Amino acid sequence: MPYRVFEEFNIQVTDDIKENYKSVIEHLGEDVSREGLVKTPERAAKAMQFLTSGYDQDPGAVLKGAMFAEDYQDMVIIKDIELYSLCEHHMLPFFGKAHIAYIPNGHIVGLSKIPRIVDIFARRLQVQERLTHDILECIHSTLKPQGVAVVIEASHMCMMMRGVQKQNSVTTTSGFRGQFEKEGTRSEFLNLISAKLH
Ligand SMILES: Nc1nc2c(ncn2[C@@H]2O[C@H](COP(=O)(O)OP(=O)(O)OP(=O)(O)O)[C@@H](O)[C@H]2O)c(=O)[nH]1
Ligand SMILES: [Zn+2]
Repeated sequence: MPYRVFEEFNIQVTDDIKENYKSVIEHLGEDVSREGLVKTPERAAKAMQFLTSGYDQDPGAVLKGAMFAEDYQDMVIIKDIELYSLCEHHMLPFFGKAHIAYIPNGHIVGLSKIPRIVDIFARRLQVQERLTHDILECIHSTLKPQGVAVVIEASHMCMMMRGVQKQNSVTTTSGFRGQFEKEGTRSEFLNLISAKLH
């Protein structure tokens, strides 16, 4: 199945994760049987399964499911796609925006499929660099466009709430293939994602 609405949880997996969360909460010095916490291990188990639900979804199939033959040879940009992921080092959220462009090569793709694949790759344990490349390579290999560009700007909770505790730093990662490796095309894309047109 290329993607799904996350409604059904595997009972055995949920139960196993729940038992582990009970132990984590107890180790943190809390009483897992008090009213506010009694359902927390199960809620947390379900939340984590949702936040990592990208593993069993096929991003290539999502794109392939909505490719349409079209003779449009110019840049298509979808910018300000919000994303939420989990850093694989601390399992804390990082979040921000993705800006994605491609230049079609005989086929366009259904617009919603681009944010869908962002979510599929983001809902895994990630680093921002790999997330950027996963999206780039998926579009490059599936749609085979004349070029593809991905920019991600994100804030990492592991650098904000703990550790170095920097509240305002933003990490930018980018990847370019095909036509976007040329200075002119890349500049046009970067100018358009920086512009305030609305
Ligand atoms: N490159 C990269 N690093 C990340 C990302 N998310 C978290 N990190 C970093 O992963 C690193 C893990 O470093 P460690 O020294 O093993 O972990 P730590 O002792 O918790 O490090 P501090 O966060 O500096 O306290 C940290 O520097 C994090 O900032 C990411 O998406 N990309
Ligand atoms: Zn981290």
